[in-house]
Amino acid sequence: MLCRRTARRGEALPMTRTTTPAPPAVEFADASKTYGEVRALTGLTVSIGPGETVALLGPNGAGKSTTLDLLLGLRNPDPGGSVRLFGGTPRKAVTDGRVGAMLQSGGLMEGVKVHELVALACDLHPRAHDVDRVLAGAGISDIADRLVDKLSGGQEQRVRFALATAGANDLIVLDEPTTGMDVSSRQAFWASMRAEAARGRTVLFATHYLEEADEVADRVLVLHRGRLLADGSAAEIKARAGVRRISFALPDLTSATVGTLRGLPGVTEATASGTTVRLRSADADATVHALYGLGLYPRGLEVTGLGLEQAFLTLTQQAETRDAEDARDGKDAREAREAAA
Ligand SMILES: Nc1ncnc2c1ncn2[C@@H]1O[C@H](COP(=O)(O)OP(=O)(O)OP(=O)(O)O)[C@@H](O)[C@H]1O
Repeated sequence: MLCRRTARRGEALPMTRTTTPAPPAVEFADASKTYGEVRALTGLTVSIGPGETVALLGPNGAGKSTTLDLLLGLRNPDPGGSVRLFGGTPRKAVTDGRVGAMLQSGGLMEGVKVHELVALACDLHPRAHDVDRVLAGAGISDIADRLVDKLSGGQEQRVRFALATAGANDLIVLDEPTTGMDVSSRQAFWASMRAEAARGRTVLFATHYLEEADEVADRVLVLHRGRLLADGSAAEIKARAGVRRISFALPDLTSATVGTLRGLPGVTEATASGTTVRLRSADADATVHALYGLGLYPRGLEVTGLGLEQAFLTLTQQAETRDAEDARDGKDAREAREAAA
């Protein structure tokens, strides 16, 4: 990278070249998508840099596939919004062979063998890899002679992965790629994906398996009802959900005590089993402070963060609650809340 440095008095600065920064791999600017009455995506603005591995999370119907369709140029955003890949249109990036995609829908060509189909994808790619390398990378060398229509669901997914990595794509887009794969296939799949990312590829994948997002992604985008709810590392998303688990033992635990604990500041849930108490709190510091203020003597107190799955559920439930309140209180209340935020 070229850096500028300030000249000392009387000293000539060395000649510096100015470089134009590379455009983002993916850039959504106020992109929305409406299907008739259904608003599938609302004002998505997000930029993904080259080399990032990004997970797209969201409950069913959140707009993940729509986002990927816009990204691949399979659909156009509503007027006023735009989607750019590497500074150009999605169509250009796709025809230049810069994008590989593995989508949920679409059957594989029937009546051909695995290696024939992969060889065809390589033939069509402007920057193709060697067929054997692609087969090996997808872990399907051993089924290369099988007919594509005689494969198991997990094997079909691997073939789709091979088609998405048939050439030197700069961006790999995966829609729920490991659906139907067994545990070891999943591990092998993510190992090959990590290898692609290590070569500087940008990887964007939609998934329902939150542990995959946690383990694989540098960055997580959470969509909910077509809106971007959170954007950050898995650790940031967990912290943003704000809720923590507090657990401890109370030797003389009664149901009345559990009722009292439920009323402590920040507590959203209190359960007891034997002498062990488990709380969930949106403000763990205030809860613990108040707990000691009750004159109780909790033993073995532990405060832990949520896993990504719980954080995701908390964030989406919070959004559901806000949506319900907005529906009840009207548009003005929403605008006032957004202005306050
Ligand atoms: N072609 C279409 N016509 C009408 N509505 C559509 C169409 N495609 C998607 N939708 C609607 O748009 C919304 C977003 O759908 P989308 O498939 O993008 O969500 P998703 O997050 O991928 O869901 P899932 O996790 O279930 O695959 C949903 O309400 C869906 O019913």
